[in-house]
Amino acid sequence: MDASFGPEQAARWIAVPGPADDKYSRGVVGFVTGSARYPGAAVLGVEAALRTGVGMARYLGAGRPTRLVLQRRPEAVTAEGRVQAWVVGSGQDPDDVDELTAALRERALADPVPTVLDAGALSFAGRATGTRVLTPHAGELARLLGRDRAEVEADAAGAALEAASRLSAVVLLKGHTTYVADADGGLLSAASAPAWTATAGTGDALAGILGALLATHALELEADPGIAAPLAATAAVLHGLAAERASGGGPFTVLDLCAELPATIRSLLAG
Ligand SMILES: NC(=O)C1=CN([C@@H]2O[C@H](COP(=O)(O)OP(=O)(O)OC[C@H]3O[C@@H](n4cnc5c(N)ncnc54)[C@H](O)[C@@H]3O)[C@@H](O)[C@H]2O)[C@@H](O)CC1
Ligand SMILES: Nc1ncnc2c1ncn2[C@@H]1O[C@H](COP(=O)(O)OP(=O)(O)O)[C@@H](O)[C@H]1O
Repeated sequence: MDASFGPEQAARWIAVPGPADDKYSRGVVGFVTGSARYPGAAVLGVEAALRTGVGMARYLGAGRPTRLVLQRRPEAVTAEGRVQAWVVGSGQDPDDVDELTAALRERALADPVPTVLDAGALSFAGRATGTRVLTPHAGELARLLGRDRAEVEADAAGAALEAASRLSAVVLLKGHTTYVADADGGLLSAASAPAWTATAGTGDALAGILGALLATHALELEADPGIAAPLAATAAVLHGLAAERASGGGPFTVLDLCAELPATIRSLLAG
């Protein structure tokens, strides 16, 4: 039986900065995302994280995605340094990244902080040393489990739970209803997104939102890694509500969704 997770629950998981905060105490999210083949995914993740609210977004990658990230978001920091959470794999094929990106990916996986494993990093989940949150769609989860996509779609919640238990991870399975399963058999579900959300790049934005939420809850996650599951469900709710605002009943682009994140969060905080 899953617990449906909505705006009321999500509002509890937004870190509001206080007068004593600075950019580092708010949290730094690091990205090793994008590639020569998919540079745009790097831009979308960073954009989404900054719009969700974070002390700093640090982007590490090859020249082209780095230039594109900076062009869109000059506030992104492209120098190495400490982070409180990583987002790895969006816009990457597991065996088709340049040497620099592969080395950065290894360093991120070896860093024992919470890590979002998306797209091309899903198959490296076993190597991640921090709390892992996987963000597959049904096709990716089917590959991870060695099943058919149709089988996963027929029992999405069951497949997410199986993967979470097998990989000792939180698994956020994307779809019209998004399921968040944890390794202890906990299951949350969020269904706030319109079907217009099924457009290329929305998953890259979701990974960025989640990275920002993990980074801004670093201390709480250290004390209780179990909160990664409600934080993942919060990311799905924010993403879905921002998509709904961007859509208004029609099509929208991923940057439109990102642009709606601040107003979505304001409205959740206002209750
Ligand atoms: N703007 C960007 O840079 C974007 C990058 N993306 C990245 O693209 C990579 C692949 O993600 P996917 O979600 O496409 O991976 P999938 O596992 O869904 O698909 C893998 C490949 O199978 C093929 N394929 C599968 N179903 C197909 C269909 N019905 N029609 C045509 N071709 C089909 C495509 O060639 C695709 O590249 C990931 O690294 C992802 O992060 C996507 O997020 C889209 C946007
Ligand atoms: N029919 C649908 N209704 C609502 N949301 C959807 C639907 N299909 C996909 N989504 C959402 O769109 C996003 C797609 O992510 P993903 O498949 O990773 O795309 P991409 O890799 O192109 O970024 C996910 O957040 C998913 O939950």
